[in-house]
Amino acid sequence: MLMRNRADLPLGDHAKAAAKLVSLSNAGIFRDNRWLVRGVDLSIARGEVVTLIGPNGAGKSTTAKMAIGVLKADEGAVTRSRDLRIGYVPQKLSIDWTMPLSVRRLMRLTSSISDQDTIAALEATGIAHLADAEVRHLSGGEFQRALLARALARKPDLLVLDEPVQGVDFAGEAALYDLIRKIRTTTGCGILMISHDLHMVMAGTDTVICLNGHICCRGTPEVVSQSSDYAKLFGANGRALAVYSHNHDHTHLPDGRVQHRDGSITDHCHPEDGHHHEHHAGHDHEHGDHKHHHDGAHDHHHDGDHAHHHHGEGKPHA
Ligand SMILES: Nc1ncnc2c1ncn2[C@@H]1O[C@H](COP(=O)(O)OP(=O)(O)OP(=O)(O)O)[C@@H](O)[C@H]1O
Repeated sequence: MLMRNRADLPLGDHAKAAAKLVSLSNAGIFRDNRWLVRGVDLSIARGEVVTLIGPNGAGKSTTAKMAIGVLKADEGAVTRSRDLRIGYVPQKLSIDWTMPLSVRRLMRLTSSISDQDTIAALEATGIAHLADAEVRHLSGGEFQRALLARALARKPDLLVLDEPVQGVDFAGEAALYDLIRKIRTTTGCGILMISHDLHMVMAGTDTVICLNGHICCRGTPEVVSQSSDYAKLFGANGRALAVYSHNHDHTHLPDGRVQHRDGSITDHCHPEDGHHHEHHAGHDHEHGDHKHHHDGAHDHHHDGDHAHHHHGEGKPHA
């Protein structure tokens, strides 16, 4: 269990790490006798949008938490640029819904933000008129905008958005992704985003990383969208087929060994498994030959009726 810090990095890596807001190199989190995620190599530069996609339990939130330092990597290295300001929209928020809470107060729950910055952030996300509204009365889209405003008010260098469109309908989703793109352009911040919906994140993402306990494949949206697997799913029908599933050719067993499709078990993955364990931060490989299957058979719907995706009756998960 080795956690390197900046000072331990080999000389060449210093320059690379410095150009990046955050870099993860072969990073992993070990809990309850298993690796939740392992061998993660990724980095985000200013103005860059990196999107993590993958099935439930793939380790997307865990990876995001590692990137921002909420979780400390048990293996590998995580480096963040000096004085990095992070704005975080978590997947879940602990709020006592029995207490009245205005949007204005939500903005300041965890950090002291001036009234001016509060209003500016609410204006940027289009909900300044809701500053004194009750959070529990907000629509799904308004609530996500309030969370985004809360993150923006910190004037972040890096914005980490864990499923920023949860509980939002289709039109609202498109508008939110537009807003996120606009934020990237106007502020120049880097964005690490988690999404279930490959189709919706396409246009605004520089790199898509598919995670399932490890990095399965990655590439530009162009590379991914031109793949035959992507065409099969999204093809002519676009959003109607925005269902994501991923056929993995191997499974990571709780003890760290790998079970392959033919049933064989090995200590490590095969080179052709689509792994990137051998790569290190700063390598922005684009893989056009990824094994990425969308067949709708194991549907991973993005329709908002997932219990934990649901804003529900004004009560995002407490
Ligand atoms: N603190 C923890 N201790 C033990 N296991 C954990 C912990 N946090 C998360 N897990 C487990 O790690 C795995 C990855 O969780 P994570 O929340 O990162 O997945 P995810 O890809 O974000 O999933 P989802 O799409 O469902 O939000 C899950 O199996 C989860 O149950």
